[in-house]
Amino acid sequence: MALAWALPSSASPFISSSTLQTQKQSYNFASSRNSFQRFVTRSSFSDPSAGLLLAAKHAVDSYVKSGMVIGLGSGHASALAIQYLGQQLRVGAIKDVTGIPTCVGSASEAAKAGIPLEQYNDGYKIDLAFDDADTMEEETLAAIIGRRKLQGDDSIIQEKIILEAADKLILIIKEKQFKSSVDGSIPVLIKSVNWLETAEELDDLFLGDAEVWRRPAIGYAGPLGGDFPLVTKEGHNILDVIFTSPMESLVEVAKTLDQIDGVVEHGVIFRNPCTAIIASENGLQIVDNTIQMESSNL
Ligand SMILES: O=C(CO)[C@H](O)[C@H](O)COP(=O)(O)O
Repeated sequence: MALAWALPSSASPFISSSTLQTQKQSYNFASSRNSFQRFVTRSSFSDPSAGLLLAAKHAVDSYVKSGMVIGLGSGHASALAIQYLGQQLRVGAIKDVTGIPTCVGSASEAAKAGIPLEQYNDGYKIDLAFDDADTMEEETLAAIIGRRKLQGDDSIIQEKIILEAADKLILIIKEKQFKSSVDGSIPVLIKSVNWLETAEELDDLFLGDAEVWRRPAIGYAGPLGGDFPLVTKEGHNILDVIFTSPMESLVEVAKTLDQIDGVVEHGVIFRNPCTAIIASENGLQIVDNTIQMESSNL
């Protein structure tokens, strides 16, 4: 891996930047060639959520332009970005934006912020989408979403469709969730018919690395999901595949999940182009990935 660091001449006293280029190659999930740019904004916050607010503002100020159609994600930072976007529309700094909410929470935040909304339809052009990520793999920017409790009509399927349809994806994340190897749970949507077979297959596949629990609608989770398993609006169950030790490659795990009969969707998102805005108490770090889809000459 080659690292090069450079300070931009236009940077504020609090901004430094670097360029990092990996030497991996070819478009497969395990060894995709990424190039990253990092910009670090430094300052210290006494309020821990100040970093997320700065990240939210950065997402809007740096990437949202007048006339854009924007996928509006969920989570604390996305809510702050939606509120700030509403403010920018009210003062006329940004005009003619249409929001496409990915879930009930972002729709309600956007309605309160006065952002004009539309429902996503197949083939709709989305210029940009932003969302919170639960955790993210440093090297690939592959992320996990959907660990939260679903509300109302929330759908991980719908959420991923919008995030994947966007020309550009911005994911906002806290520094402690940005990891060289990620662990914890991946929500996996499965067909409810024969769900136990799918759960057992997943259990066997990740034996020793992960526990497989069916998500309950109420009450406690457990391997068998209790008496009241959650049924999504599309009629699926959710398995939380909980990795008790760090995964070697989140992208490889996602690929494995994609191949399992009975798995409908999962909470791993891996997009190009994607920008991660990483918030810490010291400021922001911005990481862009650009994956060269064509094979090349390494
Ligand atoms: O699915 C998600 C985003 O689509 C995340 O799980 C969730 O919204 C994260 O929220 P927070 O950053 O507030 O913990």
